[in-house]
Amino acid sequence: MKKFEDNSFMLHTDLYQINMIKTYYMKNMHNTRAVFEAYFRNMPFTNGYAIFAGLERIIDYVKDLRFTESDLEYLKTLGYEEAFLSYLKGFKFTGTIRAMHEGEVVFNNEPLVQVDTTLAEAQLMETAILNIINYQTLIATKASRLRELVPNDQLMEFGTRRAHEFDAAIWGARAAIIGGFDGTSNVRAAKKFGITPSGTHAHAMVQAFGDDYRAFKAYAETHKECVFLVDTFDTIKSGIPNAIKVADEMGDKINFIGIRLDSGDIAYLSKVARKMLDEAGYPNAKVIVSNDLDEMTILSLKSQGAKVDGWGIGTKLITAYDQPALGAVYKLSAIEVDGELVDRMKISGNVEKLTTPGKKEVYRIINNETGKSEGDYITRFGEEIDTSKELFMFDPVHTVKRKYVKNFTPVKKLNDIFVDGELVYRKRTIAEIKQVRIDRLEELWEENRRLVKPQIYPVDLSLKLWTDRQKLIEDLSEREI
Ligand SMILES: Nc1ncnc2c1ncn2[C@@H]1O[C@H](COP(=O)(O)OP(=O)(O)OP(=O)(O)O)[C@@H](O)[C@H]1O
Ligand SMILES: O=P(O)(O)OC[C@H]1O[C@H](OP(=O)(O)OP(=O)(O)O)[C@H](O)[C@@H]1O
Ligand SMILES: O=C(O)c1cccnc1
Repeated sequence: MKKFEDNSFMLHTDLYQINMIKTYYMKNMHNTRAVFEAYFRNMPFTNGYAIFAGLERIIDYVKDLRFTESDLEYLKTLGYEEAFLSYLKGFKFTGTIRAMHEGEVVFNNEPLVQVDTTLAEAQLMETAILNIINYQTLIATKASRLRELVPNDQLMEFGTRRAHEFDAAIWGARAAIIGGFDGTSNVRAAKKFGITPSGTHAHAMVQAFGDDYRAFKAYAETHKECVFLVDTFDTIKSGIPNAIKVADEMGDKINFIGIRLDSGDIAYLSKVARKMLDEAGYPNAKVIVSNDLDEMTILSLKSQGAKVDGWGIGTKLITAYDQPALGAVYKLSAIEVDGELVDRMKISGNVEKLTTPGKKEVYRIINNETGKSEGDYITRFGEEIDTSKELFMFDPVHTVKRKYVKNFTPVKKLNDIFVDGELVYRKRTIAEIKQVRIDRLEELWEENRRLVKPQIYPVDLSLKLWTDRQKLIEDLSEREI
């Protein structure tokens, strides 16, 4: 079999997308305008909010949306015809993409990314867009849950060795930082994204030297910043005393940042370590812990009064262990028919899977008095919100749950990323993205942010959108009978 150069992401899509594009092309529908929206249906980890991540990679993907010679050559071997291949040769992104900022606080059933372009272009991109946001948003959300638990402690991402291969490690590290982590152990991710690399040392080094003292001393003689891993042999009898001994001997020659515990009863050992470090005159030395940590373990350790200053978290974060998929979908919401954009909706037996038709706008309704959000409010694209009147907000499923909001500011959440094929968005720095998360979370009530059984945040439809949706459901149901 011929080997092809892997030099683009164009074929990072499902075969059925290319097959549909071929049908659109051959039936002359490929240039029909279509609107697709990506959203997820259920809150990950039953959290009260999610943190959007993935836009940076979507931008890079869309900028390079061109089939290479090797892509086309390969497609030819699959049997695609010359005419179709020559159409693909000129393929590029020509439309509009609107999306949330990375770091934005987002909710289920609202568009996170909206693609308004030709049917063929929008169809091809589905797989890659979902591949990107499903993972990155999940990890950023998990990281944010961990950050909320320990607002003032050091949080380090240690997951690379357990991640689902290279890409997951790299983009997962970035998503963890977006979600509020301070650093990553992955040096390539740090280099690539300008984030802080951080780390200690492993048991292997202590084993290599044969005892704690010799290992710590050697490390201290070769590094300024020192965290000693104290649990290789006996944490209390050897690890901590030898860390202190080396710190005493080295004095100002090193910066004794602290110790790391990676096994045993973390609550107990951290308290003992704290006491020993304090008594030895190192009240600022930090106790860093790791070992299969997740939200529940940290919550438990906190409730046991564990004396921990820093947390290294790997497996459970980078693999989103307790919920490995966000389940975001990308659905056609409108298509051009006879020159007009017409609503499209997917009806299925499962009420949960009903889509909301039409090209939409997402607003966050900020109460001017409290500065807090009253909920998200999804309208039809171009629908005006009259701020001089009270806004009627109601739950689209349990419609009796309703309220009137006055003195509010509607804040648009979808930003222009590409317009008419051109990138118009300034990519944000990691620092800016981290700040987006902090600022947007401030607008939520504590009740929406708590880790366990948070209050459900309202994501409502405007009366117009809700009514149009009901009407379309009725029309489609009648048609099916
Ligand atoms: N006081 C504690 N309360 C709740 N969970 C704890 C406490 N101390 C440790 N843990 C957690 O319990 C688990 C212990 O796992 P495990 O038994 O595999 O570790 P270990 O035997 O201490 O060390 P190793 O990883 O070397 O086998 C880890 O997930 C750790 O985070
Ligand atoms: O536990 P995680 O959250 O995934 O954090 C990363 C783990 O990786 C390292 O251990 P290593 O891979 O050497 O194996 P170990 O857990 O058996 O010590 C480190 O000591 C942590 O325990
Ligand atoms: O720096 C560390 O301590 C580290 C890095 C990766 C995995 N476990 C620990």
